[in-house]
Amino acid sequence: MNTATIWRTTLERLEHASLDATSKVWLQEAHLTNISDGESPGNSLYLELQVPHEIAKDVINTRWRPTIEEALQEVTGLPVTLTVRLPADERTADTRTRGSTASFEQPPADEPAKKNGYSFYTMRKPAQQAEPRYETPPLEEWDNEQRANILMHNRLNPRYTFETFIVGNSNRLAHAASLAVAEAPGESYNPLFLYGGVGLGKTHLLHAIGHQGVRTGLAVLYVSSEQFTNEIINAIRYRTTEEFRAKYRSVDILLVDDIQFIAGKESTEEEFFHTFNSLHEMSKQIVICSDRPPKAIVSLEERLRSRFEWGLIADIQPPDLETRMAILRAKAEMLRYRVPDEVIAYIASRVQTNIRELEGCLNRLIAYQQLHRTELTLDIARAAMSSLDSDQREMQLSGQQIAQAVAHFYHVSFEAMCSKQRDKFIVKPRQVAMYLVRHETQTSLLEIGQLFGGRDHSTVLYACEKIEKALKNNSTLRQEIEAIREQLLRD
Ligand SMILES: Nc1ncnc2c1ncn2[C@@H]1O[C@H](COP(=O)(O)OP(=O)(O)OP(=O)(O)O)[C@@H](O)[C@H]1O
Repeated sequence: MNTATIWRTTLERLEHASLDATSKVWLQEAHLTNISDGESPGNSLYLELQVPHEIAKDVINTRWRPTIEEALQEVTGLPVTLTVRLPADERTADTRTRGSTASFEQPPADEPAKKNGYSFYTMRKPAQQAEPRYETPPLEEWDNEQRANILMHNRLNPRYTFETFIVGNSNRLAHAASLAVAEAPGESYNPLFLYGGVGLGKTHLLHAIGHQGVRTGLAVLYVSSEQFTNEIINAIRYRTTEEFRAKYRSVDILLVDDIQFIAGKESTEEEFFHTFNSLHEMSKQIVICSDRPPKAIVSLEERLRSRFEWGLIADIQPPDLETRMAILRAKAEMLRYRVPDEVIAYIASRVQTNIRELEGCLNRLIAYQQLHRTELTLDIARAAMSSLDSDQREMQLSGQQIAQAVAHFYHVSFEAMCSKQRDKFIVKPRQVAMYLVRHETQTSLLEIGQLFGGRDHSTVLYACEKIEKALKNNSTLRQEIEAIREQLLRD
């Protein structure tokens, strides 16, 4: 089987895969052009797919490569490693990997290069100068809006816009700052760093900025730090770091969610640092979200932390009752569901810290009411919520679990927290853990003291009071405790 046949058969298979129509068209125009012997271990095949232009490369590389590799594997019966390339990439890629230029040529019909029974186009030294076979327009020449749409590739949730975001005291600053950067990206606050507890609207605001950017024809890229990390790993693995960099450095607005997860991942931090610098130098907008302020992201490199603090840091606090009610009303309206005011007030008074949970309660209530085919009254709401409460009671946390979570958060051991050590970096986690156990469980002061290495109940009381007092004016501590709580709920 030659590469043309393999590719034709693979395309037939891909017809039934969940690829979008545009990508399928690009794949029809693509060529499977090369295998380089000895580059891949064992029996695996090392193939290159030449795609028509930069955008196709970007999308196929980031979204569809594993699917295509799988299909190729089914067709060839061998594990496949695929590199997606532009025809114009040949020279740079080859220089990078082999230190010499080469072009892809079809071998004469009588001497096909063979590997495991397959014949492929082979790598040849160029006779003279290797000219790119066909020109592709540079990224900048692409129509911006088209580029933006493709780059974000359905990653923005259409529901998360400024229009659907309810503003209250708890999120006013974050909302105003987001609006300002959406209206004048790169000009007002750069970077904008949004932080707050789980389910308080950080992602919603990021997407809202993204939508506005796309509307004004800018290239917007939204990624979670997890996706960013995965892309780096893949780029290193497939030696496509230049493409990775080109992609990230060509955007007008970069939106990064949950940045706290890059802390401690050395090469991700390194790459993000350079991405940040080049975008910032070009006055491109960067917006970052986290569950805590930069200072509280333990083990984040100092140079990154200080950059995060360059622009504006805006927090989002849990919404007050009025805002919670306004959010519920808006959600009910969106679902075209009439919910009496007293029911809205009731739900809003029950769920205080997480808007996702607030929405969940409303959905649950609607489902409960439809199931029982009754009118939505306060009594029905109470009944639905009490069944929810009993679910939650079953998930009660133990003091030990809480202490472990605190130890993990502050990077100390549980044993150290139970020891006699009085160093500051142990005392704080110990006191936070005591405070949380006291507030999240029914454990008595005496029992908490025993849990932490047989301490006196007055020590526990002192720790709880100290943390309570500190929480009044120490927003970093508030965020840390909120983050630990949320982590516990997630686990
Ligand atoms: N002010 C608001 N107005 C309307 N809806 C909101 C508001 N804040 C949050 N929401 C809704 O609450 C849900 C959770 O919000 P979002 O995902 O943005 O939270 P988050 O802070 O990013 O949480 P996480 O830390 O878990 O990622 C979403 O459905 C969002 O639309």
